[in-house]
Amino acid sequence: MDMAAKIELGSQTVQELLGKGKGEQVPEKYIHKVGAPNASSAQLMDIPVIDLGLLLTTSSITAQQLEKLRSALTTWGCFQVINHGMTPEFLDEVREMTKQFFALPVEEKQKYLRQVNDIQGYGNDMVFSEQQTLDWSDRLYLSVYPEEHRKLKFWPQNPKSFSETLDQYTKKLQVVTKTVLEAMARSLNLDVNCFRDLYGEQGKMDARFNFYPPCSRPDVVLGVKPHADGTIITLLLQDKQVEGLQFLKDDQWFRAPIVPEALLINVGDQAETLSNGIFKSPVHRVVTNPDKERISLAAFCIPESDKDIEPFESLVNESTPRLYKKVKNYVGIYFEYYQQGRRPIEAAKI
Ligand SMILES: O=C(O)CCC(=O)C(=O)O
Ligand SMILES: [Fe+2]
Repeated sequence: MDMAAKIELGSQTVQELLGKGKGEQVPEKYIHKVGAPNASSAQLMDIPVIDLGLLLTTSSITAQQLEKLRSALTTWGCFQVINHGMTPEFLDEVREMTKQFFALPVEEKQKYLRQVNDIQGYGNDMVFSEQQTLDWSDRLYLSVYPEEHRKLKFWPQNPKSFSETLDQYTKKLQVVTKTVLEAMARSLNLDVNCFRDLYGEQGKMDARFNFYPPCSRPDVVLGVKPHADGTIITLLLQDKQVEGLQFLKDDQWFRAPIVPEALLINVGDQAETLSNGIFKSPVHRVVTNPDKERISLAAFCIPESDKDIEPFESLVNESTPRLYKKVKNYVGIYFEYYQQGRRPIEAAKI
């Protein structure tokens, strides 16, 4: 890859921009000239809420739940999960600390500022080209697993309980991830460990805290532009009050419903590849809101970069030919394509 293309251009956070009183006149670089959001017409999507406890046993109820899961992942590429081992109060605590962090004064947050060309830390969208339309969101990106990837200098000291709560939350998510990956395998009648073995015992998990300030031009500005995740799966904690996330299906945008006690889980490109296209890695985006701020916390589960990602043998036969090549270090490929405005999964398609 051309090294020059990798050099990132600096830019300020959306909160800084608003702090300077420039919020009313949204700068050009945030404005989508093609594919304007047109958010108001989106309908609510109809995705199931699945009880995680029921995915684990071998009863007929479980068979029903696995079918619900398979059907959701082949159509929408996502579902919501309850009974995940965390109380609604604990999820509120995670949401609250996210809000508290972004509410800190700019100088305080800047202690955690990410460096140019590093993903970890506090800041804005990574900016790679003058042409890039910027997302109306600020972020804090932290690698959590494996533990040796943690760069603790970016973990906020304020609010005080931040690190401990994040640690507890992601420990629970590792258990949820394992169960979901097993259920995905079972729903396709595959060996129960096949997705899990690729993710590994101590698979990589990155946390991205997203903050979306109100925006005076929701008609032309997006919180996150359309993309699919480069993960195996992503576990998302949504804002409890404010909607914003939308999924693309049959060329139409649909609103993700808020279920306060649930996590929203979506398939990423690596699970689409492994399942030979049976599971869909959905294209999604976040729209902006004129009055209200919104937060979310995405946990990205990513197989180790040395793992070969290719369709499982047993899903390839004469009637269902192989649709994807073998790829390694998909996340590396991901950014290269993303910068060019292309869907990274095209790199894996035969
Ligand atoms: O904020 C959201 O609801 C989703 C964010 C998202 O898609 C991401 O961080 O990849
Ligand atoms: Fe995403």
